Amino acid sequence: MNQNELKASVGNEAAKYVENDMIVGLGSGTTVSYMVDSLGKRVKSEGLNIVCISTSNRTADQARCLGMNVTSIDKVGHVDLTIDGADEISSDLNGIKGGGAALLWEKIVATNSDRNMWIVDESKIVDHLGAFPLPVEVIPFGSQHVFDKFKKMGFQPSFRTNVASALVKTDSNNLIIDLHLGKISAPKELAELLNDTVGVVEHGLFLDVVDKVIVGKQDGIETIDRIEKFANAN
Ligand SMILES: O=C[C@H](O)[C@H](O)[C@H](O)COP(=O)(O)O
Repeated sequence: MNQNELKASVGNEAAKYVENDMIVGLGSGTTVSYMVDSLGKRVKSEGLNIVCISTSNRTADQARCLGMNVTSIDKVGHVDLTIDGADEISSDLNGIKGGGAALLWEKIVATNSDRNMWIVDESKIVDHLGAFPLPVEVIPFGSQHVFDKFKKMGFQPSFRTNVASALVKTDSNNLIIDLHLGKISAPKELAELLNDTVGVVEHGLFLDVVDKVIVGKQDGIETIDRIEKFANAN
């Protein structure tokens, strides 16, 4: 199977976890788009009754085109289950997200969700986080100073640009600075440092967030649970 087929396989698998009357968080990215397609089919064919909360304008547009009911995170009290992608997942189930610049809304939806599921192809599973550049969402005002601080700290920052070399703007009209770290040996400390940096809105380290990971592999689908969280829920 090629990478897109692996993404489609986990997208289809994840859509099966959605039940009638759920409030469902829809992640962002190419893997999630397969899940949204699959869920859209269930809504049509089974009359599945769900309310969706989107983590990006792009996913919201896709879901609405498929006839799904998408509303604002502020109109619901909680989210039952959020299904999202990831850029890297380490063996302790921490992740880097934001390769598609959706990390801020993704983290807001994730932290208001009862359960979080990530769907990835096997290339995203790593021993240590950091080979994938860590996205940091920053307010445009003063962003050069944040960039300079990151540079002094040896984080090898780069402002994210699009194919036309224009600065990428997030759905909240902020900018993305990618940190080229190579290996993140102390993710919690780094997360704290970034959280404490004025001008940083959010970063792509998602620590202790995910409850279930579905991995698409050449030899089939693997499901990894964060045991302690599921044990608590029982
Ligand atoms: O900002 C984007 C999100 O964090 C995505 O979920 C992540 O980048 C994975 O995307 P993809 O499934 O396209 O690799």
